Order: sequence, then C-alpha cells, then structure tokens
Amino acid sequence: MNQRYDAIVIGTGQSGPSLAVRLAQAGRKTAIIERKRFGGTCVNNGCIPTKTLIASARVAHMARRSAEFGVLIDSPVNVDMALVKARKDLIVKQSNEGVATWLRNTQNLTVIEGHARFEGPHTIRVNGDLLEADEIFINVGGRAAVPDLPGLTEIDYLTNSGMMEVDFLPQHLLIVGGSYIGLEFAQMYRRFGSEVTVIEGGPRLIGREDEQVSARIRDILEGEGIHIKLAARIQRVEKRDGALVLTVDDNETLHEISGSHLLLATGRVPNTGDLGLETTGIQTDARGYIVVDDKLSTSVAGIWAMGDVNGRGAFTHTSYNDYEIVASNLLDHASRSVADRIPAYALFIDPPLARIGMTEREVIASGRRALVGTMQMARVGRARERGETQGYMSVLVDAETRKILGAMLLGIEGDEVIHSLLDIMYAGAPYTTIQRAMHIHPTVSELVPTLLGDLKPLQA
Ligand SMILES: Cc1cc2nc3c(=O)[nH]c(=O)nc-3n(C[C@H](O)[C@H](O)[C@H](O)COP(=O)(O)OP(=O)(O)OC[C@H]3O[C@@H](n4cnc5c(N)ncnc54)[C@H](O)[C@@H]3O)c2cc1C
Ligand SMILES: NC(=O)c1ccc[n+]([C@@H]2O[C@H](COP(=O)([O-])OP(=O)(O)OC[C@H]3O[C@@H](n4cnc5c(N)ncnc54)[C@H](O)[C@@H]3O)[C@@H](O)[C@H]2O)c1
Repeated sequence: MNQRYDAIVIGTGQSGPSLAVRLAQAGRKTAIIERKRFGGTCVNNGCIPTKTLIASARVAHMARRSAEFGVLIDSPVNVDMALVKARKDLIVKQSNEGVATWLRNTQNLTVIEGHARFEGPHTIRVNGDLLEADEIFINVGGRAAVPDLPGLTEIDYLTNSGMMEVDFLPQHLLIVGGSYIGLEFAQMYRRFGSEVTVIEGGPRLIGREDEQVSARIRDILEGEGIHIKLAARIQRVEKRDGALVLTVDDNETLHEISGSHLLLATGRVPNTGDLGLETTGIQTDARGYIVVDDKLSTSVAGIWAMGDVNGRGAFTHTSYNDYEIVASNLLDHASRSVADRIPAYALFIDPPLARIGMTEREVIASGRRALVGTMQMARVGRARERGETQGYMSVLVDAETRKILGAMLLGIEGDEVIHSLLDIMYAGAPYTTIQRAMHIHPTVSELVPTLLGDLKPLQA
C-alpha cells in the first residue's frame, strides 16, 4: 500500500522522537519508523543502563570503603548481579515505554514498527508498504564495531548490547578497547567484584585526551586493581580448557592473557549499510557516515541526518542538539548551525572526566598564546570532606581575548561543575566574569574562581 506523509522520521534515537512530535504538533502529517527498541542506544544499551549499573557499582565501592568514614558494616559486601540487572532493567523499561507511549499518544503522528529502507530519494519501504514524503529525517544511530580478530568467530564475545543481559559476575572480564565504553565497564565490573583486564591497541588510554589526563586515569584504574595492557596487538583469540585466551603482541613479545569473558569496546559503526542509500544519491564518507552540512542537510534536498549517523557527534546531547538545530531552522525560521556547538562530554568513571572545548594539545597546535590554570582536587574542601581527592582541574584561556578555550575537570562532581565554564564560553564572556563571581562554600565550584585567578603561560 502506498502512503503519503508530509514528513518521515527513521529511527527513534535521541533526536527522531522529539522532532517527530514537533513536526506533528506543527500540523505536518508525520510518520516515525523504529525497527527494534524505542529510544535507541542511549535508552536501551547505552547511557541509561550503563549509568544505572555504575550507580550500583559505586554503592558497592563506597560500602567497601565505609570503615574509612567510621561506618562499620559487619559482613562482607556482596553484589547480587541478578538484582543489579533487575534494577537496571526497570529503569530502562520506564524510559523505553515512556518514549513509545509519548509517540503513540501524539496526534498527527503514525508510529510504524519495522525496518525502513529507501527505494528512492523520497520513497521508503517498510513492512511491504511504500511511504513517501518530501521531508525525511534519518536518525538511525550506530552499533558496536567488531574488529577482524583471528579466531573471533569461533568464540562467544560481548559488546555493549550483550552486556545488558549479564546477570552473573564474570570471573575475569577481558575488555578490548581502552576508551569510553571500555573504561566505564572496566571500573564497573571491578567494583562488582570481577578481575578485569583492559587491552588497548594505542599507546595510552582514551587517546583523544591530553597525555597527562590519560596517565592520571590509568593510575586511578590501576589503583582499583584493574590490569591495563597498552600498545597491545591482538594476534589470536581462542578458547582453551574453558578459558578465553588472547595472544597479544606488545613490543615484539608474545604474551597470553586469559579470562572468562570478552567484551569488545572498539568503537562504533553507523547503521547505514542496510538503509538503501544507494537509491537516493545521499553521500556517505569512507566509514559509512552520512555527509551533512552545518544545518544537517544531506546531499539530497529535503533529507536531513541527525545523531551518531552524521559523524558530527557521538553523544546523546549532540543528537538532541541536532534535533534542536533542525527543528528551529524548519519551524522557527531560525538559522542555527552545528558549527556553533562547543565540544562537551564526560567519561563516567569515578571520579568523572569532564571535557569542553579544546585540549592542551589542540591549543598548542593552533599556535595561539594561551594561559593555563591547574588545581589538584586534593586542595578542594568538598573533595577532602567526601574522601574523594583523586584528579585535577585544568582551564585554558586565550592570552589575548581572555576567553576560555577549553577545560578538563577530572574529579568529584566535575561533570556538573564544568557547565559553569561551558556557559561562560557560550556567553562569549571573558574568564574574568567567572573569576570575579562569588560561588557557594563548600562546593567544588567555589574553587573555579581561584583556579582562574592563578593562570600561567601554557608551555608548548
Ligand atoms: C555503552 C554506551 C554508553 C554510552 N554512554 C553515553 C553517555 O553516558 N552519554 C552520552 O552522551 N552518550 C553516551 N553514549 C552514546 C549515545 O548512546 C548515542 O550517542 C545516542 O544514543 C545517540 O544516538 P542516535 O540518536 O544517533 O541514535 P540511536 O540511539 O542509536 O538510535 C537509532 C535508532 O534507529 C533504529 N534504526 C536503525 N536503522 C533503522 C532502520 N533502517 N529502520 C528503522 N529503524 C532503524 C535503531 O533500532 C535505533 O533504535 C553511549 C553509547 C554506548 C554504546
Ligand atoms: N560517557 C559517554 O558519553 C560515553 C560512554 C560510552 C560510549 N560513548 C560513545 O560511544 C562511542 C564509542 O566508544 P568506544 O569506547 O567503543 O570507542 P572509541 O572509538 O572511543 O574507542 C575505541 C578504542 O578501542 C581501541 N581499539 C580499536 N581496535 C582495537 C583492537 N583491535 N585492539 C585493541 N584496541 C583496539 C582504540 O584504540 C580506541 O582506544 C564513543 O565515541 C562515545 O561517543 C560515550
């Protein structure tokens, strides 16, 4: 059956549902198509479940540290993984059902469950029906990349999706990839009680960050008993006597690392291979991401791509911001651009790493004259009172314009505190605005003006 709509949204990730609802409310006859689970990655096997599991892991960690605070727990701390998973499943279910109910209760919006595939630039086939619209919005996200490792097809392995079904404690979790996904799971499972080994191919953890940040994070994780192998090239994966054995070449020496379970955390690939893009003229890059301009339009008029699939961001907040940009431009006659966005993200290990703007390495490479302020978290009263003094804060300022170029907060509550610096950047105000502000005692934020009061030239 042929169906005609004003607008079609493919995928219910972090931008599609909000956009579909706004378009429908604006009077456009709209359809939204989802092939799997409403809410996509963040809701079902990304941010929400991992941060819920991290919360359980933190409770276990703090319970083990309780005597340091004068609180005595008389029996050993045990983690019941079935209960941990049940708590996670409940929180995911609420979000997943919340998205589905919201969409189904929106007037003028048709919700279709099935796989969408283009059959032409403005024609989509789903469940045997042909849908047509002048405006199409792609929000199909991505999935875990699986590296081509010899022996991998012969064994069972986990990705972030498979991890969602784990309701037992792996005896020894081997994690390939030492970046966002790998490190969040590493600390979480170590705190649940597993032995954990991270095997990273690059010379350091989270290679996008400055070297000192990678080194500090390595210290924090090793301090909790996580084994870390860097510059490791995996030669073979096999199952031997019930154990998983990875043969790893590090600095020309072959080692064997064995464990009970294997998690692959080696990046993401966009869900564009089965979308029929070849029938549309929509351009993709060498890795399959849809090429978009600063307003998120694809190379075909009337088709936009939002979220991870456009390669312009890989976070829930970047996907949601994509929705805001597209909706404002289409419905509010605004002229918003993704180029105005300041990079911002956090790695939710404990303490969290929060990052905005440029890294030190990027500032040095830009050739600007810059100032840097650094403060150890051990100087922060809130951190000492809470017994969580690991990490440090660092802010970069342009020596001429006095504007903040970037900041890195590795420390307790850094993921919240960083927003005061981010908002000053968006306001286009000089760093002195926040340096002269009076902040509340005793918080981490109260030290931000002090941090900005002691800037030194950044050395290349
Ligand atoms: C383990 C993990 C932890 C993460 N933690 C964080 C975090 O803490 N903070 C953060 O900001 N980000 C985090 N992320 C990233 C975040 O989840 C994504 O950036 C975010 O979900 C944005 O996704 P999206 O909107 O591009 O689409 P997605 O959420 O990936 O959704 C795409 C949807 O499209 C559907 N779909 C795909 N193809 C089709 C088709 N042909 N037809 C119909 N439907 C289709 C899919 O089934 C899916 O539901 C994490 C990711 C992972 C994997
Ligand atoms: N806190 C957050 O916001 C958060 C949390 C988790 C995930 N995410 C999102 O998910 C995306 C994917 O995260 P990720 O950590 O999987 O990917 P990533 O691309 O950040 O890192 C992949 C890592 O795996 C390593 N690697 C790749 N192949 C390897 C191999 N064969 N052997 C050893 N190491 C190998 C790489 O060197 C790299 O360090 C991120 O870009 C991020 O946007 C965000």
